[in-house]
Amino acid sequence: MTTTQLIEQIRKKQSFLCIGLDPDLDKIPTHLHQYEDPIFEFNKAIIDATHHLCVAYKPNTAFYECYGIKGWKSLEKTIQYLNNKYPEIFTIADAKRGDIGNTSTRYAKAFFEQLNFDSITVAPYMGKDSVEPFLSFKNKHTILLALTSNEGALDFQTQNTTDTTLYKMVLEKSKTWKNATQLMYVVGATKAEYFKEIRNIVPDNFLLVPGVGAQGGSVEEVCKYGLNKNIGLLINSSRGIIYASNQSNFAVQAQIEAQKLQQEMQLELTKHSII
Ligand SMILES: O=c1ccn([C@@H]2O[C@H](COP(=O)(O)O)[C@@H](O)[C@H]2O)c(=O)[nH]1
Repeated sequence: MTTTQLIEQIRKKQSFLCIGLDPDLDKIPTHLHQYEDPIFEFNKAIIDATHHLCVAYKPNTAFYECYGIKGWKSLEKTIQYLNNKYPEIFTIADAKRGDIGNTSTRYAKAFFEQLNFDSITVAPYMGKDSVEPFLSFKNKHTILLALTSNEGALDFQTQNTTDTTLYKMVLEKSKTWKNATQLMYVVGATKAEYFKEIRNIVPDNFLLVPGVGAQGGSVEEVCKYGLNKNIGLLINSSRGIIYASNQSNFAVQAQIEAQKLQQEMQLELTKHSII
């Protein structure tokens, strides 16, 4: 999917919501365990109930890999379902990959060609030659970890190097890489006070913002400096939506939570005169 198509979807749905598909067999409603693939049934019900309220889904691969081959199969079925039934949806493999060049190319092939995701999260730590292989795939997007939402982000990412901080160095440097327009960045909603500085460095790139809902981040705070003329934000919530209920009405409850976030986003777009 191109960035222009993503922006069109955001404008049409008045939503820049990304829903995290992080299924946990211990948390999904018990009645789903009667199915051969409970994780896929869970995801399918959540997707069918929420697709009109969001523009992206983000399965975190850890929640599939932990179940071995069965889990990988559930991931494969989920992405196929999204691509076939809702091709207008932007898909994000939250896999946090990145390795020496030839290995990164294999990761990129796995997620962009084999599974046909639109984007993947990548750790910047190994530098330019570990990221550029992902950027060479047409109409695919690389979402670089910049300033993550967890407490440990303060261990390295906000530490001063000689005259800057590590996360700013990631932003500045990656801007110079080949096909950098295909870069997006992860910035945690729990780090709202950093968005002004971040937008000064990367005014145009999309930011994937996890951390609202279960981690306590605020849509309003993120939007204050995070929104740009092309919206430029995908705000993610996983547990806050998919585990709104563990009863048979879980999909309806998920829809209600997704709708609350969509309405907040619509309000922000109006407030910032973007739509
Ligand atoms: O900085 C980051 C990067 C990734 N994540 C991932 O996003 C979701 C958040 O889930 P919630 O349930 O909404 O807290 C999850 O997959 C994380 O691994 C992040 O939270 N922060």
